[in-house]
Amino acid sequence: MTSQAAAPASGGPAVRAVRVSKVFGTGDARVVALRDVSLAVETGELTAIMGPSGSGKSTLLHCLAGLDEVTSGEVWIGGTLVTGLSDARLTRLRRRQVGFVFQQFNLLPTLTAQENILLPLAIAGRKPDPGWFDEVITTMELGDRLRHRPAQLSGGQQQRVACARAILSRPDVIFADEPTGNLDSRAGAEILRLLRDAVHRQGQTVVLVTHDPNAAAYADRVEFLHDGRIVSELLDPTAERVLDRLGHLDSAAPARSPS
Ligand SMILES: Nc1ncnc2c1ncn2[C@@H]1O[C@H](COP(=O)(O)OP(=O)(O)OP(=O)(O)O)[C@@H](O)[C@H]1O
Repeated sequence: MTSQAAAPASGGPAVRAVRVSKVFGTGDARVVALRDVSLAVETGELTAIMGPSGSGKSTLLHCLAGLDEVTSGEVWIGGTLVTGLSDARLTRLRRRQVGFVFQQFNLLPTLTAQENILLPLAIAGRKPDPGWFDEVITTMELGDRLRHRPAQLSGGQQQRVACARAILSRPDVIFADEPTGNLDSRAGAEILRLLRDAVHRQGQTVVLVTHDPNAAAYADRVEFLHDGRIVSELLDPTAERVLDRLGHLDSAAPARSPS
């Protein structure tokens, strides 16, 4: 495998996993978290990853985002083969091409909302395009909160700051790991609506890990994991269809091969 391997044509998927496996530990502690997973995350779509607890959702997200090394297989972000990149190139890739939204918001408490939003660009030595900054702030409905520190903001507002921070650099893809996990249902729905707007109005690509069928219903497509494999896909989901599909995952899963 070399970094000269054929890159996907432009306009192709924003992220690809090609036969990705991930094994943690050895001997008695060996856990196969991902088994031969192939997946294309379409550009300009909101893709949700669902599955039972322990099915490999967070591991897949971490591998796709270059936060965790795969044991075998390849991960591509845009035209870049992530697998095998040096730490320095991985850091650069994460800064330039990837945005993150986590359950725990991950804002710096001593910085204002605006400073938090601008921090990744500042670290990368880049200045925001003022028009785009205004558009992101308007989309995330943060115009009157920019001078507040995280402790002065509600959970939903803090997560909107985290979303604005992720969107501002126009990354190839935003990875959101249970972004509504710490929010009440109204604030959670607001975040999902805003993320979906960023996808459909601004062409942002988002990968969302969730265990909530109501959250997955905001997606354009849902990929279902079971025991480390992608076993099913649903387009234009509704919460009812997601719930129904989750209930049938056991029967959809292929027979487990020895690990
Ligand atoms: N760092 C690690 N070391 C060892 N095993 C791990 C590690 N991370 C995850 N695993 C194991 O890999 C499997 C998949 O875990 P993962 O966290 O990806 O599942 P998940 O679907 O995100 O679960 P949940 O919905 O409960 O968060 C599990 O069996 C888990 O115990």
